[in-house]
Amino acid sequence: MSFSVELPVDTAPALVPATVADTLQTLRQWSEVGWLRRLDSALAVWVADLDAQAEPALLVATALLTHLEGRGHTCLPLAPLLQRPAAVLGWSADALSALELLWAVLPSTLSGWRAALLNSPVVYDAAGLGQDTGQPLVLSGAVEAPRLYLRRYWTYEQAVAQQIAERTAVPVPVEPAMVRGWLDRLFGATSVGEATFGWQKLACAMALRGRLSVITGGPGTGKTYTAARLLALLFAVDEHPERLRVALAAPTGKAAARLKQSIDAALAGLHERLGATLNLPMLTQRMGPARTLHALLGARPDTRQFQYHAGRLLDVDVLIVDEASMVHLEMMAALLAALPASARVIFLGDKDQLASVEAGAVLGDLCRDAQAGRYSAETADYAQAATGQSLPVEYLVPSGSAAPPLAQHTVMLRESRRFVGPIGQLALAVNTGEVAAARRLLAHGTAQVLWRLDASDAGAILPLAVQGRPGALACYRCYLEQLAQRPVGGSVPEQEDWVRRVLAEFERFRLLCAVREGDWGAIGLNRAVERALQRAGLLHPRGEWYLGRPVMVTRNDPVLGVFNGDIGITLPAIQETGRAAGSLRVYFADGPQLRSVGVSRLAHVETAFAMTVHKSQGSEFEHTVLVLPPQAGPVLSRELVYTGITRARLAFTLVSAQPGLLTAAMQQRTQRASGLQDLLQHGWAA
Ligand SMILES: Nc1ncnc2c1ncn2[C@@H]1O[C@H](COP(=O)(O)OP(=O)(O)OP(=O)(O)O)[C@@H](O)[C@H]1O
Repeated sequence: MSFSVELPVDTAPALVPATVADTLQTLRQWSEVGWLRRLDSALAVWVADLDAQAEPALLVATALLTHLEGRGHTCLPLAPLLQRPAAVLGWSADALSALELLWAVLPSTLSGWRAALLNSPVVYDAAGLGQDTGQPLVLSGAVEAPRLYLRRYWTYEQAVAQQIAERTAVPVPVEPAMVRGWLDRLFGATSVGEATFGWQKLACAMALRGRLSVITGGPGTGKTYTAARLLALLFAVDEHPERLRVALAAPTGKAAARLKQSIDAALAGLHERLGATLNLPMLTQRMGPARTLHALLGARPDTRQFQYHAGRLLDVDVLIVDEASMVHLEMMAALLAALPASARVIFLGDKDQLASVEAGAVLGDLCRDAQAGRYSAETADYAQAATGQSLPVEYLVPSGSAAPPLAQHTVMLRESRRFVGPIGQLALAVNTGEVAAARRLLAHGTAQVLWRLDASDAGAILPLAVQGRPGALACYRCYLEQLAQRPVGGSVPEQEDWVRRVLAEFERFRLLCAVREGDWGAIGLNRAVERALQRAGLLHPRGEWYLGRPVMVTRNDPVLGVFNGDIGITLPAIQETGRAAGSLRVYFADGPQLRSVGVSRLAHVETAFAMTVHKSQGSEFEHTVLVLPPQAGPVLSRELVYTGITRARLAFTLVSAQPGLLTAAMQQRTQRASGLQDLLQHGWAA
């Protein structure tokens, strides 16, 4: 263990614990100063209540475990914690100094920690000979790499790993020559000697012979384009296409609506090209609307249980899940459990984006080998026969090495069709950690597409929100000017068109924050933008609900039909011509469809001028502003900046509160502790 920081005596709680009571007292103090959450120290107290003999190491491990779980990790990896506590915990120097004091009276070796944990009846030894009596904590993993879990997350990880192993163990038999014929029709024939390898064709060919597959790639690499062709292929080769049950889903309503629009448009284009060769209109009809994963599984109010589960399976043969990077571990476990063994699931997503808000980094874990490929000779033979091209040798496992089963069902698309200009170059530079290139692109403000604003005061951001900037005029003025053109007394269709226009204008611009709290966070900026728009005479806030208030739903409510992440605008209820103006309702768009809910029924919403980068996943805006706050804490990561940049369609502005923040963020990679990769590699029953 290496602690290089000096102990600041005046700030760190100085108590050195030797007993259970002292340890609990120290953990409580850490909660009071904000190093831990109250919940974290309370859970240590709970463990001490369950086990009167609990060793201090167990109590500390429990508090750190739940602390990490609250930050998206699924487990506490003990070896890295002992070797590099700063990297694992991401704590301040003060907190690390206090931890160092505590460490001095805890076991100094990994085996000492294992023994301290396994001595307790509250810990189940999953890797050893322990008896499973439903203990609340689980110690899993190899002796040299033990991981401590809350049982819930251990169970989810086991279930996900088992499902993936079962679904990828044996390829579904297919006739490669027939696949090739269809791929040539759907994508165009591969010409002899074609230089670039057709990853999109390969993705379709791979998904056809798997019950679970992953298509990953950056923005605009053609994930949805490929998924539409995969659906057409599945439809073409199915014995009873008229019975094929196809479902589309995504973690948020917006992402689901976008998926449906893109797939419909791609299938319509294909239909024009292929004519009556395939009955694609029937396929489009069979798909129905895209749904959120919560809606697909049948979320029920006030419970984590879904209507569909292992005992009542989803009625589906093919399921496409978009924006899979946002799917958290618990949702993934629920989804795979509810999927019939014979069904195919295809995950689409960008592995380099931020992981889900909730615990787990499932897509990242699944895509461990995506960049390298790691295809077997058998996969290479199939790829050659099904696509007419040879897989480049650098993507094959060296002969004699084992090829991971999941890798044989994973394809990374590598060429972006949409993200080719300065925004794409910046995204690539950030994603590959090329700090100098990223700074150069931003400094030159390439054709005003990219823009950098160094601001010591958050107030400097407001003009961007009110009037945009040179080269990027999309801002909140646009939707408010549209709002002012309300067709009072217009017909219902006219009013609906106006609502759609207001919603579309609002979607042109967004402020994205790294954090929620503070002047530079979403909460502070929401208030500041509201006031700035009021000062500009564009908005007239009165009370909590006012005309034009944009809101984001923060909790799923299946009864109301609103889901976490949905964004709507407060507008007068649409009325038949001649009737008095209605009460305020929040309008949401699902593609061309409108939904609305009375404001008094929406309890879990927040204003949405500014939102966190996390919440923006699955959305794109014409002009996106990313705000980097003054303190480069652990949230400021390469993934966060990459995700923010890739939300921008035509223009991107980076606001940095201090010099060096972009560099610091790009140098910080998010590493979520999880056992999923280990389980997939070494067997799920570990
Ligand atoms: N092989 C191709 N030939 C021609 N056009 C393509 C091809 N692949 C993708 N495109 C086009 O490139 C654009 C981006 O494709 P698509 O939307 O499928 O990418 P994506 O990876 O799903 O993007 P996002 O991550 O933003 O969802 C679309 O206009 C699509 O029609």
